[in-house]
Amino acid sequence: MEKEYQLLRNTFEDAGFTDEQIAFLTKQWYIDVLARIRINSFRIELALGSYVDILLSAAASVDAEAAVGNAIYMLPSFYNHDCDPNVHILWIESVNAKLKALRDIEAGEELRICYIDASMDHDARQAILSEGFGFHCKCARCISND
Ligand SMILES: C[S@@+](CC[C@H](N)C(=O)[O-])C[C@H]1O[C@@H](n2cnc3c(N)ncnc32)[C@H](O)[C@@H]1O
Repeated sequence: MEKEYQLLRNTFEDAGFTDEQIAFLTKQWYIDVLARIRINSFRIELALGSYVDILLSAAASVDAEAAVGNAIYMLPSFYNHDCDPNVHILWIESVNAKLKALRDIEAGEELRICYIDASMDHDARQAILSEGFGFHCKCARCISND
């Protein structure tokens, strides 16, 4: 982290920015940006199978080796988490994020995705969401202690 921060700072300095112009570029600012990227980014894993197969199945099967990178998407990065989500984000053949409904969704119902492996028990899910994402999950499934 130290090395990358210094590299970024040097790049600004080499480009002729003054100390005053890069006063915002503190180590704390850099750590905050990295944390925001980490919490809001998606690991892109290309789904296997034909487009039709994937749309028909409840969730796409994903090839762990097919991870092609991480990205932040303007809209999906705003989706809240649910341990019993009504939509699932998947990638078919490209890095364009697609949203798949996992059940019928009422007009006006909030779309919620699952940030973690939902098959874990209540305490394990809460621990991961708290340590990895910094919040206590208040979804209906957690409230019912499932
Ligand atoms: C990627 S943001 C989602 C959008 C966010 N709600 C907003 O208004 O910008 C993730 C944050 O939303 C909140 N959040 C998402 N799902 C939640 C849940 N199931 N229970 C409690 N807080 C949740 C947490 O504060 C979490 O850090």
